Amino acid sequence: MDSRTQDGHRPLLAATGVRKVYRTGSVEVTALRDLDLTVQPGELVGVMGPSGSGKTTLLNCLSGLDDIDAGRVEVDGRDLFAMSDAARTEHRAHAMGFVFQAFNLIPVFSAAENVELPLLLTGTPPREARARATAMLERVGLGHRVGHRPSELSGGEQQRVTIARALVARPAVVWADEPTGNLDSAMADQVMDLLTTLNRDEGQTIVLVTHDEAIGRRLPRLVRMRDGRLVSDTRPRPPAGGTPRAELVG
Ligand SMILES: Nc1ncnc2c1ncn2[C@@H]1O[C@H](COP(=O)(O)OP(=O)(O)OP(=O)(O)O)[C@@H](O)[C@H]1O
Repeated sequence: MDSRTQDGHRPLLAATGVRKVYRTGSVEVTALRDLDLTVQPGELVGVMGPSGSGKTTLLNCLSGLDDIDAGRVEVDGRDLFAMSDAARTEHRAHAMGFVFQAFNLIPVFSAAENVELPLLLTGTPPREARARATAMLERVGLGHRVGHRPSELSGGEQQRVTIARALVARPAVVWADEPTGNLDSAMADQVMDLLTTLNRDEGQTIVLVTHDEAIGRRLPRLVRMRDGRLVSDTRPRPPAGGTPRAELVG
C-alpha cells in the first residue's frame, strides 16, 4: 500500500491502524487502538491527552523505539516494522531525534561531547562531528557553554543541549516527550521558543507530547488522545509565515 495522498504528495510520517497492547502477566492494556496519524514535512504537532491516554506510547511506537501489535508506520516512505530490528535501529539513528523530560545527558561529557555523540556513532569523522556540534550549540544559544558539563548548566540550558543533540544529525523527525516537564515556566518558555523557531526557520518536523494547555494553544497543530485513540486534530495557531519572528534564546 502506498501512503501517497490524492495530490501525489507523500507524508513524512504515516501511521495507519496502529495497535499497541502491553501484556503484564495475565493483564493486557491496549494503549493504542486503531490509531491513524499523518504528519507532513515541516509540521510541528502537539500531542495532548489525559494521563494514561497513550501519548508516550504513541511517541515510542511511531518513532520505532517500541514494537506495535498491528498496523503500519511509514517514515519517509519506509515501513518501520517491515525492517529487521537492526535496520530499524540504524534508521532511527539517522532519521529520528529524541528529547525527553529527563535530559539524559552523559554527566562526564562536556556539552560539545554530548552533542557530537550521535554523529560519532553514525560514522562522522571526529573533526567534522565537533564542528557540527559546536555550530549546533551556537544555534541553540549555547556557544559560550560548549566546554561545560551538564552539572555546570541550568535545567533550561541542559534541555537546550539535548535539543542540539537531537537535531545535530538533521533527523527527519524530532520526537519530544514533555520536554519542558522539568523546567520552571521561564525556562519552559525558552525551550518552547527554541523548538518553535527551529521548526519555523529550518523546517524541522517535530512531534511534541505535552500536558501544558498553554503550550498546546501556541502550536500550529494539536492532536488530542483519549483511551488510546486520537479524538481531535486542530490547528490552534496558523502555520508560520507572516507571523513575527521570535528571537532565539541566548
Ligand atoms: N510498559 C508498560 N507496561 C504495561 N502497561 C503500560 C506500559 N507503559 C504504559 N502502559 C499503560 O498504557 C497506557 C498508556 O500509557 P502512556 O504512558 O502511553 O500514557 P500517557 O498518555 O503518556 O500518560 P502520562 O501523561 O501519565 O505520561 C496506560 O494505561 C499505562 O498504564
